[in-house]
Amino acid sequence: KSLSSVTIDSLRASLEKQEDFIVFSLIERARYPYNSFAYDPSFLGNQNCSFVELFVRETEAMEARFGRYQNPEELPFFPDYAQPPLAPPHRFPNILHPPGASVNVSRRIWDMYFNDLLPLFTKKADDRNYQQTVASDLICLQALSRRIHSGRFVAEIKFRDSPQNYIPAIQAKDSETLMKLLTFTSVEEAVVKRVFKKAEIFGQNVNLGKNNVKEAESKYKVEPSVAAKLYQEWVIPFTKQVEVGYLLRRLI
Ligand SMILES: O=C(O)C(=O)C[C@]1(C(=O)O)C=C[C@@H](O)C=C1
Repeated sequence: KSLSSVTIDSLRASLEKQEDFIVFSLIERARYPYNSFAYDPSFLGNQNCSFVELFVRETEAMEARFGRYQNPEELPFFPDYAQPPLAPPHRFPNILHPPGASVNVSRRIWDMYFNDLLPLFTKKADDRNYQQTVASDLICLQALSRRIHSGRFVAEIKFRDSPQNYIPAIQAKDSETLMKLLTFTSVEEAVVKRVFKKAEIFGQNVNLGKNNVKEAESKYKVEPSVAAKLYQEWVIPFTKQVEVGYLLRRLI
């Protein structure tokens, strides 16, 4: 990928593809109940760290050794535990302005996912299947983080397409004006509608004839309204926050 091949349209196409993966990741996580012990910091005894946190920390440390975070699209949730890579990095295109590349809302994504989102689409129960539970949590978290931090690339391209529009607000550190400049309401509405439809289509329970119908089963594996709410209330607003944060660092 050369620099000039990245456009606002190619970035929007990439965000659209990521929706599929995010919806499928939620569907996968919804196979397990909430499983609250996986999130209880006292569950592992004196580790003072939840099962999920330890799993994410150790998985990230291992993946860091294999170069996952050499890719500017990937950010770890626990950078302090990252290990130096074993092999020289693949040459990823240098698109981001370095001070902006460090904009990071991982902590907010983590809190939103566990406190707000997970209770909306999992059954309040416990099946003790904690490994598969936290492994599918990590897939959701990584997919959300990649999507939301894509805001850095979107902001860079918006800036390059019309620096004259952004420079005065950046110099004035005027986040509100930056937020207005980078907002496209009709695009956001289309994203939310599309995600709702994807959850409807990808997550529909399929029944073959009368004998197969389970009365108690809902129609969808993840309620389409939950997928839409995820985007409307968190994914898009966090992406925009990343865009503003990036732009504020664009002239450093
Ligand atoms: O497509 C863009 O222009 C983006 O910045 C991405 C995005 C989104 O998160 O989907 C965010 C802000 C815009 O208002 C529209 C959509």
